[in-house]
Amino acid sequence: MVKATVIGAAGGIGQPLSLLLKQNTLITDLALYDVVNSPGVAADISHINTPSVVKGYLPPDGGLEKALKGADIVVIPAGVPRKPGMTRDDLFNINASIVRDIAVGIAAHAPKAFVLVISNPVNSTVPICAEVLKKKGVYDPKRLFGVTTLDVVRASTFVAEAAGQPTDSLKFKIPVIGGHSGVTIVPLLSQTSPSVSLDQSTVESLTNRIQFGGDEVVKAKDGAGSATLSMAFAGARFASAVLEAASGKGSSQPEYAYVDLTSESGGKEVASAIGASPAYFSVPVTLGPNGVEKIHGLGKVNDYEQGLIKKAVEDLDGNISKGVSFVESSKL
Ligand SMILES: NC(=O)C1=CN([C@@H]2O[C@H](COP(=O)(O)OP(=O)(O)OC[C@H]3O[C@@H](n4cnc5c(N)ncnc54)[C@H](O)[C@@H]3O)[C@@H](O)[C@H]2O)C=CC1
Ligand SMILES: O=C([O-])CC(=O)C(=O)O
Repeated sequence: MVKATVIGAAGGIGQPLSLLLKQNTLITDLALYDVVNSPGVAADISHINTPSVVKGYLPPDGGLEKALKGADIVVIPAGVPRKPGMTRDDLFNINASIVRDIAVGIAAHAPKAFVLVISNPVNSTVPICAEVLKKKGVYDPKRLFGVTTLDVVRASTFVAEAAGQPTDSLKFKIPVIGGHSGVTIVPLLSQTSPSVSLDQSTVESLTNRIQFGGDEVVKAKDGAGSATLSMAFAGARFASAVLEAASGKGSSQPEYAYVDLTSESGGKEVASAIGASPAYFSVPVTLGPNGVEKIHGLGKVNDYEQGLIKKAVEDLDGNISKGVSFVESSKL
């Protein structure tokens, strides 16, 4: 039995993500929670003839508790998205308390679940989740992930396009490390596999496009939100990787996720490679039955990429302490 819970299931990401999770045959119970419309989304998705049993929950009558109880994996796309002109950090004021309160629920009702945070600003919402779980005495850093898969997906697509190659099957693998906003997103294009020859000006424009890919969608949606469909694809892909690893069928390919660098021994080496801070960083990880099994090194990083990492670390430090202070000043 594998129970997956989506928090924010009626939203722009939540609906297609729930649809994709309904197609995951590892999941036997799919719980869809939102503050609005989740019963309708659940009724609709429940008609699909794949194995999982789908239930929708709203806040009244302990809906959050029922949705979380016994969950093996909790995916969180709850909260507000950006509008043109906003940064992800501008979402902090609203989304920080939403994520904090969800984390309180997880601590009480699903303390052993894998927790996948999609809500922005991920650079701060992951530390918020971690601090709540620490305060409640149930923090397992191996089980908490900021979902940065969309950056990896975008990098693969944009590089394939630049190389004039098909975008199928994520053919191009590009490490994308750091955080999940603007300059904190650091693609290591020199490590593209299979290797492609790109001149420096193409590297710089591709780097910029990967860092600001989210803004492209925000601009195109023109006030109607940010990436939802590509995010649902990326979120479902990462959730599947976590569940497959949990079932003992882990892949030898690392996944990228924004994790606590103290969660595994390899994190110390990454921390010293990037300058001993910050505490959270998107890194290549091998997943296993208990979550993060190994944090891999960053490979050979060139001078241009070192410069990108330096800028990323400066911003990330502030984003992380903002999340930590928010929980410190919250009454839990
Ligand atoms: N990590 C990533 O790569 C990405 C993250 N995002 C972020 O994901 C979040 C969601 O985006 P969208 O789905 O487009 O927004 P949306 O507004 O369409 O959906 C959000 C859903 O969350 C629900 N919600 C609000 N407060 C809640 C609470 N306390 N408990 C449960 N549900 C609650 C809302 O009712 C709504 O259905 C945003 O913060 C966005 O910035 C978006 C794209 C990529
Ligand atoms: O850009 C946004 O606000 C949503 C997001 O995180 C992304 O698309 O990467």
